[in-house]
Amino acid sequence: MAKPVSIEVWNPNGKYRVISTKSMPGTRWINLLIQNDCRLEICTEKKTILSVEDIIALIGDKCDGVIGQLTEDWGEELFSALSRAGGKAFSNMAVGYNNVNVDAANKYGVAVGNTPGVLTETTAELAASLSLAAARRIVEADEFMRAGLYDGWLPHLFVGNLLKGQTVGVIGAGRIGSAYARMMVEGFKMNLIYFDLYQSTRLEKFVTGMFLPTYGAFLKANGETPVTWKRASSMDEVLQEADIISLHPVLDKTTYHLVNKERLAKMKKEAILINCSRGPVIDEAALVEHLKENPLFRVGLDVFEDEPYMKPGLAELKNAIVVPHIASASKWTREGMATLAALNVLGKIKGYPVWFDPNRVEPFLNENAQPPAAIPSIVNAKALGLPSSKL
Ligand SMILES: NC(=O)c1ccc[n+]([C@@H]2O[C@H](COP(=O)([O-])OP(=O)(O)OC[C@H]3O[C@@H](n4cnc5c(N)ncnc54)[C@H](O)[C@@H]3O)[C@@H](O)[C@H]2O)c1
Ligand SMILES: O=C(O)[C@H](O)CO
Repeated sequence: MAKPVSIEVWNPNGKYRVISTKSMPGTRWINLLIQNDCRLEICTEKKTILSVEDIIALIGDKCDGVIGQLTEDWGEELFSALSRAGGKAFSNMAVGYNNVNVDAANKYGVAVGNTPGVLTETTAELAASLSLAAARRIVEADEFMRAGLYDGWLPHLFVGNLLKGQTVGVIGAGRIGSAYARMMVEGFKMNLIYFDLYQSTRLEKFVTGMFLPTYGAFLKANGETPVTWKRASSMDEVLQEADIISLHPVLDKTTYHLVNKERLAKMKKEAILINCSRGPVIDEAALVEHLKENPLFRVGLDVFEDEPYMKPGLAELKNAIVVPHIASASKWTREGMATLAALNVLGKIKGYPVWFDPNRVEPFLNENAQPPAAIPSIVNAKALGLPSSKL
């Protein structure tokens, strides 16, 4: 018998029972659910990561939909429990869904939602922050100040890397990778090289059409060197040429340990590596060894291979900056993620069609208007044969 799990209940007489495994920022998501006849139960357990058993206890005998978190293991057991309870809707409060076994969801006919777009700029800004912090050794310098070690300006004190004129490499130039690339090119006049399995028209449109010709002319007129860009034909080309490399692919079989010992060895000795995607994209044990052997190589990590843990040795290294998976943590974004996750579940319960473009979810985020009668983003819509909304 599973232990009962503590909950907070909203709109107890609502027709549809919806569970949120965590409290989420903002109140719009709560209001949208209760205004649409949902009884909302929010798990208030103190522990951060719920087990499969905890979530089965939350689902109970009747449950129409669940909003879950990327820390949870959504596989066969949970989807069969949800299906037994009559539920056909699940949404991660995240764009990444590597914690979800989509085949198992398909088997039980459960729609799987995610939250694209609303976190693109916020996540790219954190990658840019880590890039600057690593290049200019901000965390080390902060620790030095607080330790009372500063006794006057010195020519060699915390000398780092200048970004202007260097090359930024982006691996995985989707929504977030492209936004980060734009920030680094536009903001710091860096040259760009990117690698993705597909041509990133989103990024190329920006650099070729809207930005670089006029910006290049402007720089030239001011006696500066115009920035350049290219799509690499292999990931190794990026590793060899770039001074800063930021990882933004999805985590799947093709990207597990994408950056390993051999690939680290291909990077410049003074390169900077940023990871705001998923921890297992880097072989973290190999990274620790590389950082030890190459003190001028620096990393900025938001995600870790065995979250919430770090591989032994990482925490002691001065050339590593580590933050606890906060890349999407701006108020606007987290409230928007909660809204999209709730609307994914609500829309499926209501039988709405799936929104025509998961890259354009703004209409769902307008607080002054009713959201469209559509489901913002369902990753297995095709497999389940769900109808799509037209504009
Ligand atoms: N740290 C955080 O808090 C945080 C926040 C948001 C997203 N993320 C992670 O970032 C990922 C990307 O999000 P997005 O919205 O930009 O997704 P996206 O789908 O727009 O972009 C992912 C890109 O990765 C590319 N890709 C896939 N396999 C590849 C490979 N083997 N080599 C090179 N490129 C490859 C895809 O073609 C795509 O362009 C998410 O899946 C999530 O895991 C993390
Ligand atoms: O995939 C995601 O959305 C993040 O990791 C959480 O913001």
